[in-house]
Amino acid sequence: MAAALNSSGFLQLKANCNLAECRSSLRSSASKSFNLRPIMASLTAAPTAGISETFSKLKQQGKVALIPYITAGDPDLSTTAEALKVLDSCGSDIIELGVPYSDPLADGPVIQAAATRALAKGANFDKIIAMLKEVVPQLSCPVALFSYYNPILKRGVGNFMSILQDTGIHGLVVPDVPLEETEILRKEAINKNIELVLLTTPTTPTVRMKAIVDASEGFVYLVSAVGVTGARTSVSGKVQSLLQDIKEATSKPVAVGFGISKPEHVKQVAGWGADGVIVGSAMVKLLGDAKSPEDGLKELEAFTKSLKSALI
Ligand SMILES: O=P(O)(O)OC[C@@H](O)[C@@H](O)c1c[nH]c2ccccc12
Repeated sequence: MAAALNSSGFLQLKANCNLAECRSSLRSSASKSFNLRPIMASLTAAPTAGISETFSKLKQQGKVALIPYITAGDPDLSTTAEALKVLDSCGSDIIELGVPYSDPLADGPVIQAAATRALAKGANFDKIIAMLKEVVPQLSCPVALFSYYNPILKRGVGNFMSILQDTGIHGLVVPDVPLEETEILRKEAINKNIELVLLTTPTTPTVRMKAIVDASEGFVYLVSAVGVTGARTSVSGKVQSLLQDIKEATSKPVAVGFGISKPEHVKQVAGWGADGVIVGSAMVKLLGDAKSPEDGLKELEAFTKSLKSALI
């Protein structure tokens, strides 16, 4: 399908030609003074690989996934849009983006404060989706949305999943959905090609852990420590045996989160056999504590590069 600007400046798509022609006709049109970059990005960017596919590629390369988490809307949505691009360009393999929620039970003080700030600034699901519709086509890595269960139920599970699919979101993590209720989420997620990631913890009984890893899509999220999210001074050595137990139960990739906040933590967890390492609070703190959004983005870039280099 060839695309070109007609005399009135509208993008005209002609039928039956391939994407290469479309790209070249867009490029020739882009020479005119129209800002086609967002359109170019969405048409010329290859569709981003999903979460499972990303892990498969990394496994073939013998690499471990770097998975940052940030809270959408903190300090504001335009900074979140830039932060996603910074994280992507610094080598993040998957990005977890949290939808701020008024009752984030599983979150520690850093992410709770970020959610409070974001909500106070007016961030909500619809505005986050609008921002993502602009930004996702510009990213090379997949995004997994992080949402508590109640907002999903309120919007309707099927409707929620359709919105994610339309936005190009690949994954979903719902930290507080009881395993017994994941079937509803899972069915709709599979229908809309969304990978529903489930979490297992150090205190999850083996039988239940096996049910969780069987039902989890994309990867299994191994919570490294009991309690809430938040940077720790060290990562529990128990993670090594927990990883072994899970890897005996499944061949699915396992990513470890909670407390990981330094390059040495990242290196240690990767050395224990994790397929991915998740870093949240340390990232969120940089953005939230910075003197300005620009400073926060600069610190985020430097920090992400330091973590990435620990994985190479
Ligand atoms: O913040 P930490 O300790 O680096 O942990 C990752 C965590 O932030 C992210 O994966 C996450 C954010 N909110 C959550 C709620 C439950 C489980 C996990 C999360």
